[in-house]
Amino acid sequence: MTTITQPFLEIDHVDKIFQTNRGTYSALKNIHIEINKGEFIAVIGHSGCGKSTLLNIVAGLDKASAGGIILEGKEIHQPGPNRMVVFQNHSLLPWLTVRQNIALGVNRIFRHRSPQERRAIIDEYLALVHLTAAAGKYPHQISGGMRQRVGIARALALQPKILLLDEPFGALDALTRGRLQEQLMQICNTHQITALMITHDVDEALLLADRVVMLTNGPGAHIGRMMRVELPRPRQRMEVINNPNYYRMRGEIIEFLDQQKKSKKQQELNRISIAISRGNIEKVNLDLGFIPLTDASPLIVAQEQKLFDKYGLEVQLKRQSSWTSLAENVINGALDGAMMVAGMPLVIAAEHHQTIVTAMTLSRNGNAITLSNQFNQLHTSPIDLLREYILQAKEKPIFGIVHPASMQNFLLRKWLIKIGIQPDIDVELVVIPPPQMVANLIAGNIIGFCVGEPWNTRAVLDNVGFIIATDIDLYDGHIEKVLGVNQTWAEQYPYTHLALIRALLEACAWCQQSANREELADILSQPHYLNMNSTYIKPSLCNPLWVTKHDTRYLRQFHHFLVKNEPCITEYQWILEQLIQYQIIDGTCANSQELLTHIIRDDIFQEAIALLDPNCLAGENLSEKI
Ligand SMILES: Nc1ncnc2c1ncn2[C@@H]1O[C@H](COP(=O)(O)OP(=O)(O)OP(=O)(O)O)[C@@H](O)[C@H]1O
Repeated sequence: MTTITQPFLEIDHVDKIFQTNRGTYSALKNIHIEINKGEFIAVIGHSGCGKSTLLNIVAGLDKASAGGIILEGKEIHQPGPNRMVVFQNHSLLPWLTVRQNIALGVNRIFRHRSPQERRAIIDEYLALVHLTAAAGKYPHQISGGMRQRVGIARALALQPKILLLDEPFGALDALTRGRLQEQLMQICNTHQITALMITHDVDEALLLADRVVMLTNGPGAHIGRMMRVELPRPRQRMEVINNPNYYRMRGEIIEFLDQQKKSKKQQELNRISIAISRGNIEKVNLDLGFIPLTDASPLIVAQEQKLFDKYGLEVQLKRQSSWTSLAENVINGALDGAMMVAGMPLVIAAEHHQTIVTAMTLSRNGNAITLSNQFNQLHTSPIDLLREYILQAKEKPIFGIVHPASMQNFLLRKWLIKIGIQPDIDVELVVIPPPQMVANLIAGNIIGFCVGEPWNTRAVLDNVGFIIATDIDLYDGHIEKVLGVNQTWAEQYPYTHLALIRALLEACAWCQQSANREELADILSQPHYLNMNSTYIKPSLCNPLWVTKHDTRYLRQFHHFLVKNEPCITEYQWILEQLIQYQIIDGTCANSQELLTHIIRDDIFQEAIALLDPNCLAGENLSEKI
């Protein structure tokens, strides 16, 4: 006679398909695991692969779309005390003590037993998890680790056939987690408990499990590998770590997870290219604003190198006459987005109560302070001449800045203070659009300015001004231009936004390479962009050589395009401080910190980067540069 041995618990070719707003989503495909009595199974896989879905189906909290769960030969369809779940968030009832929380299930399941017997069960499991002394306390009076132990005791007290653990220690600190893992291992060994545990933690899986089930990423997650943990029991953490098999097994699991990560990234790439090819980009035709400046390069290069096209966008670049009109056009929706001085979104929020989102930095540095040639005399310090002029002037002399929220405003103020001149008291700072700076210097309306390139070089080569300081001297690496779009636009067109960022990042990579700089200057010089001879544009892009009567300096990398493009909250905090300090925005009324979290969307940048093929940033080290 042959005896048919059947597994204690069988997860029998389970499929799970969810109905979603967009149709159906296949979460699990053909999951088949046979579990023996007393066996401990760990399920590991990346976030969202379907681990909790599987556990819920075994618990009877959810139904399989195909296949089923068979416990001791009987198919199960609903939750029951023979399968208890311990969740990551213990889910204790806050108004009950530790004892009462455990008693709740015990009194219900063992209602046929006497109160003394039920009390004995509760005492036994309280002791098992070392919580006898805390029995009278409420959940808020005990630590996270203790609460998790109550959760385990509450589940075990019902003497289930299977213990289901959904990342039970995920929320705990490493020390507590380690202690609880050991306690759980001891309890399971002593009481021969059959357990199915979900975890993200490779070491936890190897310490506790007899077998590790590795799930592939969804959709249609299936068992990618199943590994028997060849480590003797009872296990001690140190012995486990020192076992020669340990690192081999650990390496295998990590390799599997890495492979899954790579294929997930590839899936994402495929998803976006499918979205593009299907025309799923919500808005294809975009009008983007720029100011004729060298740091408009990423926008102009994305256009000229057909990078917008590559990401499914049809862009028209719209030259703007001033920063003010550019801001107005983004606010009123005439532009889909624009390059902006970094502080502009903060000022727009304060003045117009509109949220402009920035998910990407376009450039760093690229500014200089230029003085009128009247201060460029041999044998006399230009700063002494400037000071003397300002002291003797009947009317306050004027310096040009491009926007109150611009870095040029902050840098000029700091430089003036450093040389003993009080902005607003000794000199006036007036907003002038960048292309009009040199004309105003020639006309004598201003004695100097702080502006982006090529307008400083233009003043030098036209022999009307000289550069007294660059922002490499004043604040090397500062944030300069950012991509700004309306918040409602970003919410309405998320794929378009991601495509735009990716195209611009590729353009930044192109602009960053020194080999492309001469060509870049030629591109920028065209009539519909900067409309000037490239001799004015080249010096600051290609090893600029600044010559004044006083010194000759050789500067490299005056413009940065592919460096830290991810927006960073601390940089904006600094800008915010400047805006408040110079009373450009009212620091008392604006809920400024909260504002920052709405404006700075590094999460969107991360999403764009996650989908970006690193090869697109040819010749640049992505992780170092960004
Ligand atoms: N009720 C539902 N309706 C539609 N889709 C769902 C539903 N529940 C889960 N999903 C999807 O099924 C997939 C698996 O989800 P599940 O929560 O099981 O993953 P997980 O591996 O446990 O993730 P994590 O480790 O982050 O907890 C996910 O893509 C999820 O979005």
